[in-house]
Amino acid sequence: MTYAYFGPEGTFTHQALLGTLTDQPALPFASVPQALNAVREGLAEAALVPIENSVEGGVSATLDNLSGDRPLQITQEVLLPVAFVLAVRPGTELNQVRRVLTHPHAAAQTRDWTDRHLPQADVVAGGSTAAAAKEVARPDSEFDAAICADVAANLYGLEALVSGIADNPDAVTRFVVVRRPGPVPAVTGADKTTVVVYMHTDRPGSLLELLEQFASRGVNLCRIESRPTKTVLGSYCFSIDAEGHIGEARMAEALMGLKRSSQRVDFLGSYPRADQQPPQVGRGFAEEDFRAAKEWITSLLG
Ligand SMILES: O=C(O)C(=O)Cc1ccccc1
Repeated sequence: MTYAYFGPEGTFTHQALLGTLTDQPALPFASVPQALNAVREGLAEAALVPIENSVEGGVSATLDNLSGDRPLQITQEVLLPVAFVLAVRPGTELNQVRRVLTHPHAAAQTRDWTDRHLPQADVVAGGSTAAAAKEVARPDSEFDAAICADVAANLYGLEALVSGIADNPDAVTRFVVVRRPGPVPAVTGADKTTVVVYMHTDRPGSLLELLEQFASRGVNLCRIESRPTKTVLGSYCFSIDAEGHIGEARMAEALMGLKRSSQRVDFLGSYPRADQQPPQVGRGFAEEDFRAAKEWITSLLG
């Protein structure tokens, strides 16, 4: 299996890939859309990209690119605890750091630390944390430091001047494996389903109606965020992760309800949860309950 990933070498995405999915060479891409397009165009069978982290929330570049007219399918998720270092060219001291380069999510997750310890510095958002390290390693770089993984600092010949600079030491990033649409992975009993829902906007209560589709089938949501549809100002869709698998009756019925009540639903996949945590299935929502209810209707019809 050839993987594309959000690179270059040394990104957190690369670490997540090597740690859990493959030890074979993989194809780095400088942006999330490029990694996803590599799968669409058949350069790679799968891509690994960040989708969410516990501090900053959703990764817009991923959420926005996954829905739309060139669909891809999520088949797996990977969780990675992230730790940041301030990486400099050897010999640079903290009081010499004026310009810092990093990925926007890394900047957001170290903001308290940089405000406190580098009040004189500008933190500039760039491509990825590893691309930032690579840039800082150039002797004539206009940047003095990168915020990246210690792996990236070592890889590009930088010195980790300060380690453990995350504002929240327990931060975790979630990555997804994305493939061209195909068979949905089997039900494991501890799965997640991701959809993007475009509601009818011409009536009050459409968001409530969306939520009711899940609530009335006992399906718990683990992420919901609105994203602009990029058509006109004020037009939004909802990107949703829900607990369960499209192969389970409660989820299938919730998705059918969404399909009936909304303008459009993009199914982005059902896949095993990385934490293997099974959902709490309330009374009346188990597979057996749906089967028994269906049999009852069939028997009434005679
Ligand atoms: O830039 C990287 O290294 C990435 O893989 C994206 C990212 C950035 C910050 C935290 C987790 C992932």
